[in-house]
Amino acid sequence: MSVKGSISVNTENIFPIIKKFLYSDHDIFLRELVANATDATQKLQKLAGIGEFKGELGDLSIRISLDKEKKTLTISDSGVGMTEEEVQKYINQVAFSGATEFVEKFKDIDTTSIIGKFGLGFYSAFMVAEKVEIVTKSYKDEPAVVWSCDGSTEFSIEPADKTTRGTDIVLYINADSEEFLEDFRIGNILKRYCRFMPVSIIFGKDSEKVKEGEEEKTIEKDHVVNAVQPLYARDPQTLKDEDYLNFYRELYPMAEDPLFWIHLNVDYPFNLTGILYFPKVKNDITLHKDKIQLFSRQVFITDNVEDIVPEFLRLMHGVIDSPDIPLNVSRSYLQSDSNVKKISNYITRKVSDRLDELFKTDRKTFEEKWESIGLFIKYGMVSDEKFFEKAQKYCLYKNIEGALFTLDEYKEKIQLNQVDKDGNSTFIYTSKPDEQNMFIRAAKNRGFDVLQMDSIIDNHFISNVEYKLEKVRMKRVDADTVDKLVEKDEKVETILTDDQKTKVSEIFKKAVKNEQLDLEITALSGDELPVMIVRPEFMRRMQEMAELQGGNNGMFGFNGFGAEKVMVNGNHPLISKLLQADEDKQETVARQAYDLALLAQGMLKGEALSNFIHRSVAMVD
Ligand SMILES: Nc1ncnc2c1ncn2[C@@H]1O[C@H](COP(=O)(O)OP(=O)(O)OP(=O)(O)O)[C@@H](O)[C@H]1O
Repeated sequence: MSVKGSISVNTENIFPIIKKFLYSDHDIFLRELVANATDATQKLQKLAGIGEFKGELGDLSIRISLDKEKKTLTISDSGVGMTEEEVQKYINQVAFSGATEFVEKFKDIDTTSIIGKFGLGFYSAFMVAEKVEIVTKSYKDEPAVVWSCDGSTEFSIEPADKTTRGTDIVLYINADSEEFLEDFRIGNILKRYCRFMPVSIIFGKDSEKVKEGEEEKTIEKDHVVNAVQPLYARDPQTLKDEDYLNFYRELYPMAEDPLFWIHLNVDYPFNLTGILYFPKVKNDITLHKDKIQLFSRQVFITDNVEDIVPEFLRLMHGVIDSPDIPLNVSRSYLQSDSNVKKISNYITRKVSDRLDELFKTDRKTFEEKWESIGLFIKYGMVSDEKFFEKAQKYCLYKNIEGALFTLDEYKEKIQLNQVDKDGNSTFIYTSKPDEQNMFIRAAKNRGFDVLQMDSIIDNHFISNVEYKLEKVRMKRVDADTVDKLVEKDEKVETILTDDQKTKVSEIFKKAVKNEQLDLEITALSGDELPVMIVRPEFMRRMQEMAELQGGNNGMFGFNGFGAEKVMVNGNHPLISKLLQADEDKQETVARQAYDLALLAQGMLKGEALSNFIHRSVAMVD
């Protein structure tokens, strides 16, 4: 008997709406249909398991096939199938109401923000097909039926001559979607969405050469798209390093091997499995971001895990699979979802524990990998309070000699020499070891230790550390003259009188032709340079921030160089000589000494540099 009917909905025609909504991501129809086929197959396996189904299970692979002439794409499974009654119920009523609900729910919001867009299920087929047939025979002893619908609200159900158990979904691909008749295109979608689905999926053939006696023959074998038991779903006890590395190479064929990994496996209070890898992070952090793939019961959902994984952990690579992450909801909902929060905390804790363990059990390896791990840890400390607390134990500080210290070790190391008058440990650092060489040398001569803080994250990290750690001050090596880098109470007096100081100041302002020059006569030992240009820490950071936020707006400093201060070493013999020289000589010597200071800061450029060179040549002549 054939049945004709009308799908009862209020909407005039729901399919154009579905098409419009999912315009940006048509590919997912295949995921939905293969996921249904997988469900149907697993249901049958369960029924067999409990003795409800007693027949032969046979080959349970799902097969995807293309017929370019008929312009059809068929998804066939040997799962539970449906009786006519079930088709009525699940396809005409349940699934349709699901699709209607979907459209209702999301009609006012941007669909790109709906993670995974699950829930549309079967009807997403109409995004790419002008007509869909379901040819199905239930595992129960009932006749097969074919359901057919051309994208209007009319459908028909008729008897079918299918004799084997299971379901064939036949899509008559519409003219706009002919790309879905290309093997390559379908192959790629299957690889992306179905690579870990739990039932074998076959698409196309692989040819393989085999030896038959003396002869070599080429045989064709079904091409299986997926790994039915992906590595992350396996028992960690049974896995070796090589397994994890191979899995990584499969996921990211172009990437360098990862540093190490974490196998996540938890059932309570939520269910989550996965493997997260620490990649070798290079200085360009963005390159490494957003490579984590989210699955739900082995079905690929998205590689945008923005709201599930904390910001800094998005540098990690790998796979997480959780049926407990709501998939078809908006982002704001996701952020407040308690499971998502728990998952995010869980992942952070696991990552931190793993780092802690590696640090404690194998500090040598930890140090060897510090360049990469360090970026990651510092990024985490800057962006996540809780992680900051935990990571303090194993975050390392590297000095210019390449030695690595924990916070406590470092404080201890500099305790004698670098604690200021208020009891603050002063961490002296360089952000550009080459350019700041003069200053580093001066600091080292003074017995100070100099940290190397030259990674992209260090700027943020430095302010963060200072803000969060008590009694720690960070000062760049050129922030002040070496005697003031660590502020002490003792004051060294200059040998100059006040009048002489005023005179020196005038000479320099005239020589440099800048009345506004920010100049200070200070008392350094005679073996320091006669003039130095320093960049006070606070002003420099402010300036760097302003630059980050859209260029230097002229608020800081002079000469376009920013917040610099000229320090004249009143105790240097050259300054005493300067006071005694005639006027012409005063100007040349002051200019030369000033240019040397600019040079030491890498600030001598253009005409000033040419003048300096000519002047120097004349001097040695
Ligand atoms: N290949 C199939 N074999 C057997 N039953 C199927 C098959 N495809 C769909 N069905 C039935 O039709 C129902 C509706 O499918 P649909 O994909 O629309 O929603 P769903 O799978 O229940 O949920 P969702 O896709 O939203 O996760 C299924 O629940 C199932 O009962």
